[in-house]
Amino acid sequence: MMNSLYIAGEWLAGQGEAFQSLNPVTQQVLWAGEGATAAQVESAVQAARQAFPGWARRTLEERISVLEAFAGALKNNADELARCIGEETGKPLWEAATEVTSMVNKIAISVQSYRERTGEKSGPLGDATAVLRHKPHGVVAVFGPYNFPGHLPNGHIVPALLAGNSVLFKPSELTPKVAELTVKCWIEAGLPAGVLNLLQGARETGIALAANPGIDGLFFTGSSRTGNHLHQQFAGRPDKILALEMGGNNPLVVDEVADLDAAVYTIIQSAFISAGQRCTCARRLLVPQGAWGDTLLARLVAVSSTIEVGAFDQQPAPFMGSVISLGAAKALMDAQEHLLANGAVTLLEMTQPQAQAALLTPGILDVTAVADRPDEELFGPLLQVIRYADFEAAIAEANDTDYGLAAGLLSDSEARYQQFWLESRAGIVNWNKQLTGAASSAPFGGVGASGNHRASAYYAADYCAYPVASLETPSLTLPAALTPGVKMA
Ligand SMILES: NC(=O)c1ccc[n+]([C@@H]2O[C@H](COP(=O)([O-])OP(=O)(O)OC[C@H]3O[C@@H](n4cnc5c(N)ncnc54)[C@H](O)[C@@H]3O)[C@@H](O)[C@H]2O)c1
Ligand SMILES: O=CCC[C@H](NC(=O)CCC(=O)O)C(=O)O
Repeated sequence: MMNSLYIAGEWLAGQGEAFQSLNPVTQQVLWAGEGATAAQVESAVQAARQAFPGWARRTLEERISVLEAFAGALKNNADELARCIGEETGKPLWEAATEVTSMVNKIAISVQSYRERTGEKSGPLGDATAVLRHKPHGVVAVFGPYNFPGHLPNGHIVPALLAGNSVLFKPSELTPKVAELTVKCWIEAGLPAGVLNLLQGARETGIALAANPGIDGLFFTGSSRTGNHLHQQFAGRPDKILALEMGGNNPLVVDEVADLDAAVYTIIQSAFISAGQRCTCARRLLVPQGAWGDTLLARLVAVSSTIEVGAFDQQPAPFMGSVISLGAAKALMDAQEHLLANGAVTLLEMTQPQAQAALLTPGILDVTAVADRPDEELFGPLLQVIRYADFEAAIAEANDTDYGLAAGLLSDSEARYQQFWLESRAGIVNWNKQLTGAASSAPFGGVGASGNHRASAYYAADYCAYPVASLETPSLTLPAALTPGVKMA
């Protein structure tokens, strides 16, 4: 039995369901262990609760120095961590290395954001001083997705610890090894016992953690389906803070731009990076009807068909790795078939060259003729093209989704961008830039089915602490003028 959980500063074996993670291309077992039971979740909550006051009472500078030591540990282990991310998710090594860099950069950005958004302010107010300070919520749970198993949980854990919370980390069951290595970096950094606890496990562990009455908040990155479920579970609990970062059905509108190749390159970076497994990936490409649109699509198909797809460590490096699992590959192939059966036209067929490897080649379907197009996030390298008659129709089509994470416009017209910015509904609205690759130095979150108005990245500080406004004066004195109707004599 493997010691898969980290509770109160000790590694111990899970007593729940056994599970393993696999290399999605070779199917080699990378990690095997048991998940946490509800009783083990409870003991981790107790450990976090015990550790909380000591951690919260450390000075900000003391907490920052532990975070900086964590950045140092990430750098010391950068190669091993990048390899582990590549192996477990299937993303190419060059891309896994950028994920580790994002994890390191998160420390300085979170410190800057904490000081700017949740720091301390004071000024005179009448005969007192008005002071604004922030306090941590207490014990918070962090749920991570598989597509950025290091960077995205890190985007909750770092600001949560910085604010003085203690944390229960429940990673995706598809990427336990990356989570374990990350926690080892925190141990190397000297984080006190109980301040960060690792609860490996699948859905059952997640359900037990979300339902545990001892948590003060839950920070979630994952699918809209799970996020919605958590939102319902937290209904009627205004005392608990819930931050939801969820998926999108993101539109990218293309206007008749002068530089066709720049448009094609930007579309590819938007739709196919990470094998289409980024929440910000373009899912719907809106292309003008007519000859210019036909030429753009022909070029897009030609270039996309040359994209290198391969194992994470293949040399020369591929642009796209695999999707996360054979199950995910099958679901995407089925979704393509379903769209084709409902009137979609293949421009470039998404294929799975080897049945036992989760490698998919990029796919592009024209779905203009599909009636009642499903408003679903297809989390993989399958781009849906919709042809539009005029710009108003393109904007209407872009907004025809319950989601609202990212939307983009490729256009040489500033006036059109202004109209697009005003009329589109999303948390990220880009002009002539790829939809993916959002900056950690900006807020990151969506509206509609993509989030619950608690943006992450630069604004994560906001949900990691609550403001306390104080009116303060060192001595208690009677005011010069008393309110009418009160006699002190
Ligand atoms: N907006 C963002 O910042 C962002 C970033 C990355 C990924 N995503 C989204 O994440 C999704 C891919 O990630 P995923 O498939 O790992 O998401 P998921 O929803 O399947 O899982 C996320 C986490 O929730 C847990 N979980 C699942 N069901 C649960 C339940 N009923 N109760 C409690 N916990 C439960 C999982 O074990 C995992 O830890 C995509 O939809 C993608 O768009 C969003
Ligand atoms: O898959 C979803 C995240 C995609 C990624 N976004 C970020 O990294 C946001 C910045 C942060 O959280 O620090 C992207 O846009 O590529």
